[in-house]
Amino acid sequence: METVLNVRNLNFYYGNNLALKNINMDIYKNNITAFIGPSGCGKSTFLRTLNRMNDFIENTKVEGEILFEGKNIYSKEIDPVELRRRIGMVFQKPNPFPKTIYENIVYGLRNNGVNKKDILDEVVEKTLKSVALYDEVKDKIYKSALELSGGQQQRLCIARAIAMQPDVVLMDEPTSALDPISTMKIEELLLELKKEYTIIIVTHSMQQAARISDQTAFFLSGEVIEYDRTDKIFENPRDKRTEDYITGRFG
Ligand SMILES: Nc1ncnc2c1ncn2[C@@H]1O[C@H](COP(=O)(O)OP(=O)(O)OP(=O)(O)O)[C@@H](O)[C@H]1O
Repeated sequence: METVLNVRNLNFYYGNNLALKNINMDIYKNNITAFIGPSGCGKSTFLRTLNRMNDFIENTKVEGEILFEGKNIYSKEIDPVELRRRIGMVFQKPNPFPKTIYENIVYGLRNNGVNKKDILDEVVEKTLKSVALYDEVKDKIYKSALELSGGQQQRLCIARAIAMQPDVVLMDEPTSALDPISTMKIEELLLELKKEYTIIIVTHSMQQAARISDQTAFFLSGEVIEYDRTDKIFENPRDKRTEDYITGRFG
């Protein structure tokens, strides 16, 4: 299977605190990869290292390498802004800008100097369709995004991420603030989107990881204990600690 990201001997520090310990992982193209593990084990920290969102946190340090298309994303020749266009992110709480639905979707494109109305119109329609939101909002795309429901807002945030035509979309517990029906819609959406994108998702729901992911990594205290095909992790884990976690014996 083709890989898009190759993590090699990654350590990550907050000040003197070693939060990620010697992570090695290959992320497969057009897969959904889930990160699971108890609170504070480093899942979000690791997710943020993959597109350098951690650059915004002071007093942190990265050791090791993360290769994207064979190039270390922490090397000087990499432009972190362009990197984040190619490796987009969706957060736990839907965070649309206080702007229209339309302007939310085209925000990144406008920042990149794309202002032609017909191009933007096309992107808006296409991305709303690909996140299965078009029929629900087509009559109000010039209204505020804040008028949408939480689940619709999160689909809009996914639309905003994919409007930039990324290769990879990172998602940090994207459904934890949503009701079960909105959660189901997002899960169905992710299964559609993985045909075009590589998706990495942090989730507290093991059921969610089991339902939608192809690969699962189990984290504990800043280490990856086990990383394998999702069916293998859930049906026949190698490590006792993985088994204890997925059977609900801790965490
Ligand atoms: N901005 C920060 N500054 C200092 N320490 C941090 C920061 N963010 C996280 N940490 C620490 O790093 C460790 C890993 O945190 P992280 O948020 O990555 O875990 P997590 O597995 O995503 O947890 P959760 O499931 O609760 O979101 C924790 O010990 C946490 O306290």
